[in-house]
This record gives sequence, structure tokens and C-alpha cells, in this order.
Amino acid sequence: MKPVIFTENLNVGYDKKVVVEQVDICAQKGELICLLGPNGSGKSTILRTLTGLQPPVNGRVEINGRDIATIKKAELAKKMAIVLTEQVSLGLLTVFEIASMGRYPHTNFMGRLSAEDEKIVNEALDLVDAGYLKNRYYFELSDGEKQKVMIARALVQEPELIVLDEPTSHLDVRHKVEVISILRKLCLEKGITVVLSLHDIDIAIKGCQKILLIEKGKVKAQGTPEEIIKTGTIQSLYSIEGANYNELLGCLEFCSPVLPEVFITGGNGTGTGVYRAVSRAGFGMCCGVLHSNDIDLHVAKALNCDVVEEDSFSRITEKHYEDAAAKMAKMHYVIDTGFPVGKTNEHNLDLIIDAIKMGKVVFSLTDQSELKGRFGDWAEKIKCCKNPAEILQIIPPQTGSGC
Ligand SMILES: Nc1ncnc2c1ncn2[C@@H]1O[C@H](COP(=O)(O)OP(=O)(O)OP(=O)(O)O)[C@@H](O)[C@H]1O
Repeated sequence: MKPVIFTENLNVGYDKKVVVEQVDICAQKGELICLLGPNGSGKSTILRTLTGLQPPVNGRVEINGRDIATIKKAELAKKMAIVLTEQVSLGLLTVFEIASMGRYPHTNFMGRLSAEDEKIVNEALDLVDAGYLKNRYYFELSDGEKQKVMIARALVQEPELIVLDEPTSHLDVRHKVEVISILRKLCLEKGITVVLSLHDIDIAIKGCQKILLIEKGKVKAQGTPEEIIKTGTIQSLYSIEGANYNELLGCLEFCSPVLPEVFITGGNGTGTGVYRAVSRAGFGMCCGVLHSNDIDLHVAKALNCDVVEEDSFSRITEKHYEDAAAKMAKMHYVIDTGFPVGKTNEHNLDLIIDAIKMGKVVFSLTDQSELKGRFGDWAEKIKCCKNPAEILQIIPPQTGSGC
């Protein structure tokens, strides 16, 4: 079967000036493809060229094996729907009337809707969960609701391909997820091919089947999200300063200050929230001893913490224990995250007791009733807190500079 959309030797741009060169796209039926790149990298220019709104500088765009330049606009409108970024001003029209506009390639000369057309409009509104809005005026809607109506209008065209330019901009996280979920549903259940641009790395990686990374006039990489997530690729794409992109978890972490002042244990996810809270308060951290397969280790590294790492499933070795103790000796504060204790990490409890012996200010997020069982008589020397916020009320705030 011919790809729904295919490009060959495609250079896109304005007049003779190339904005992005060698854009090779091959989208099959039902695929969701995302262009990801910084502001001004050329995503909209590519999308405008793919939809025939502007000619290529070089090369060609094919829809179902035919050069887009040879397809009449009326015919193209039955194959492809376009949802662009611009906020459209649609005056005093209702949602139903706006969605109905998508039917124009199929209606007769008078543009009158048949009962079948109305059914299609209603189904499209229901499919994007906007049926309840159909009698509302468009101008009354929130941005998220407007975006759903625009997708419904595209659907009403009954296209094989929908092209959307930044369909999630201006939306909160819930609506971003909702819009991408709707598009995924269209791909999976209706076999529609979707090509879109996004700014949101996280959503692109978790929601799209193929990604094209656009940077500095080139397609820097393309493939499945798993192929794209190679160390450093996304970090460098956005030149992120003051934050690290964690490729394993697919999330951004704001770097904590370089000079650590707090030693924090962790393990089994008990550290993640504590590290973030302590980092936000401006403290640098040293974390350990954490196993290589622990989520806390990955978050701590993304936060730029100094981490003492142990092999997965291994008992903490004397060497790593001593490394951690040496680092802890230089800190002002020590926090026990209340991590679950097993054979592999029980040495971390000894670290907390060492901290008391060293005269550190030691906090624990373990429940007060369990503190004695966890640390014996040493428990009396530990300040028990319910959450990181309580600890941060006790220790003086820092004004860290970040990385
Ligand atoms: N009509 C135009 N004529 C000439 N140059 C243009 C035109 N529209 C955009 N450009 C330029 O083309 C380049 C790419 O712009 P484009 O809008 O495609 O990027 P983008 O990746 O979609 O950006 P953003 O994420 O900010 O929307 C920019 O340098 C822009 O200034």
C-alpha cells in the first residue's frame, strides 16, 4: 500500500531560501507522526508545505502516491484536513455550525447539509467529546474546548490525513493529554494518519509513534520515541540550561545548586519527592547509597546531585558505604527518607547512625512510632518530620544559583 504521505528530496522554505532541508517523511495509514523542535526551527513551514499551502523549495510531496501539486484543491480537501495554530475568529457561530463547515468538500453547490451530513457532524462532535457543546457559541468556549471543536471540524471532512500545527499550545496538562488521546483514538480506530507539531517533549515521546527532531535547518533525527531517546539528543536539541532531561523517565528536572549541603538517603522511590523539595529550597544534595535500578537514583542524577551508586540487587559494599560516609561528613544536614529496609540497603541505616555520631542535624521521615524500631536508642537524637516541607521549615532557606 502506498504511504498516505511521502516526501522526496524535500527542502522547505520561503522563495528560494531553505528553512529545513532534506525532510523525508513516510507516514502510513493510521500513524501518528510528530515534528518536535525549538521555536523557529521550521515545523510550521514543513506542515504548510506538506499540506500544499506553500510550494516546496525543492523536491515533492506525495499524497497516496500522487504529487500534491497535481491534486485539485476540492479533491485534496476530501483527503486531508488542516488545523493550524492561529486562533480563528468565528464570531457568533455555534459549535455545530463551525463543525459543519468541515463538510463543505462533500456538500452540494448550495452547501446545504443532508440528514447524513448532520449525522456525521454530530458523530464527530461526540467522538471528540464535544457533543454537549454543540449549541454553545464558539467564542464562549475555553481554548481546550475550541481545540476539540477544530478537530471535530477536521473529522467532518472524513479525511485520510489530518495535519495539526501545535494543537496543544495554550492548553493545560489535562487538555493536552485529552487532545493527544483523541488523536491517538482517530489513528487506531479510524485509521486516520495524523501529522502534527508539538513543543511538549514529554507528550511527544509518550504519545506519538514517530518523531522527527528538527533543529538548525535539518532533521536531526527521526524514528520511534525509543530510537530518538538517545543520551543527550533532546537535552542538546533544546539547549536546556538549568535543567536536565531524564531520558529514562522522560521528564525534566531542575538542577539543584552545585555545592551540596544536605545528605539524603532514599530508595524505592522514597527519595524522589524529597530531593525535588530540597532542591527547590535551594540546597545542593548528596544522595546515597542508591541502587542502579532505583528510580530515586535517576531523579537524583537528573537533579545534578552527587550520588553514591551501588549495583542493582547487590548489598551495599564497604567501599560505597565509606564513600557515602565521607561525603556525608562534609554536609550540615542529613535526611532519612524512611526507605524500606532489606538486605541490600540496610547499611544505609548505619549511615544515619554515623551522622548522629558525627553531630549532624538528622531528620527522618519515618513514622514516629517506627523510629525506635528503626534506630534503637539513637532515635532520640533524630528529628521526626511528617514531610519535606516540615524539614524545610526548620533548616534555613538557601539562595542557590542552580547549575
Ligand atoms: N512567511 C514567511 N516568510 C519568510 N520567512 C518565514 C515566514 N514564516 C516563517 N518564516 C521563518 O521561517 C523560520 C521557521 O519558522 P516556523 O514558523 O516554520 O518555525 P516553527 O518551528 O513552527 O516555530 P514555532 O515553534 O515558534 O511556531 C523562522 O526563521 C521564521 O522567521
